[in-house]
Amino acid sequence: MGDQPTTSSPQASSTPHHLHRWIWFITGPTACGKTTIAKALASRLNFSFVEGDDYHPAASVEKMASGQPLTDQDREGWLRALREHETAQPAKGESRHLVMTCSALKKHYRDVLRQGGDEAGNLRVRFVLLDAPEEVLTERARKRKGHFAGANLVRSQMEILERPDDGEKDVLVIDVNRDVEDVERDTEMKVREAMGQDDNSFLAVQ
Ligand SMILES: Nc1ncnc2c1ncn2[C@@H]1O[C@H](COP(=O)(O)OP(=O)(O)O)[C@@H](O)[C@H]1O
Ligand SMILES: O=C(O)[C@H](O)[C@@H](O)[C@H](O)[C@H](O)COP(=O)(O)O
Repeated sequence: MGDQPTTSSPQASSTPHHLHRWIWFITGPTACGKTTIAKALASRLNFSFVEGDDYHPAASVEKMASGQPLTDQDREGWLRALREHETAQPAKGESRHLVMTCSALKKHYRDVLRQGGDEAGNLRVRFVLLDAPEEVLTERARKRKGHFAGANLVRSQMEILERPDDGEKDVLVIDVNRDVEDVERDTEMKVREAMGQDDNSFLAVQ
């Protein structure tokens, strides 16, 4: 990560460091812990937080609630809506740096999100993939209450999940098959390390 070149998201620009905006997408299949870890990370870093699930159209939510996987087409508008957050003005008093949840299961989807960074020039779009075996996710989804996504979505999401390839240096993979506190600590440490390698002034630019 850090200052190594990325094939799909170099985002090199002459923008002064203090104008950069960090966007961390917390990604992975349903029930891997995106919401839990993203909220904790945003709170620990004092960054803004956006729940990506809130931007699915109602038809997609109904589809998932009935156990049907979304298609590329279903996800197209949703990814565009999330990308708009990358360049939106932060609300008054909010950090302009952002932690956002998004399953981003395929490289192609991550590329859509990277494009926002490439176009804006001053964005540093990065990803965390929360990684756990399918049976762990199935169990977490089964136990979770009050969420539209059930355990019957896990299989299809694991099937289409594309782990980062060698060119995707902007994705941190974190093992989440351990206590939530460990995952929160490790994620914060690795994200800080990645930002520090890239721009050690980030903490001063809230
Ligand atoms: N490391 C963990 N260990 C045990 N349970 C976890 C862990 N991380 C998240 N959970 C639980 O698993 C469920 C799914 O987490 P959630 O954050 O909703 O995942 P996602 O947003 O990826 O669907 C929730 O009930 C959450 O409390
Ligand atoms: O791309 C998709 O098919 C969805 O984004 C999906 O991956 C996501 O998992 C659901 O929105 C369920 O929400 P949770 O991931 O929060 O369970």
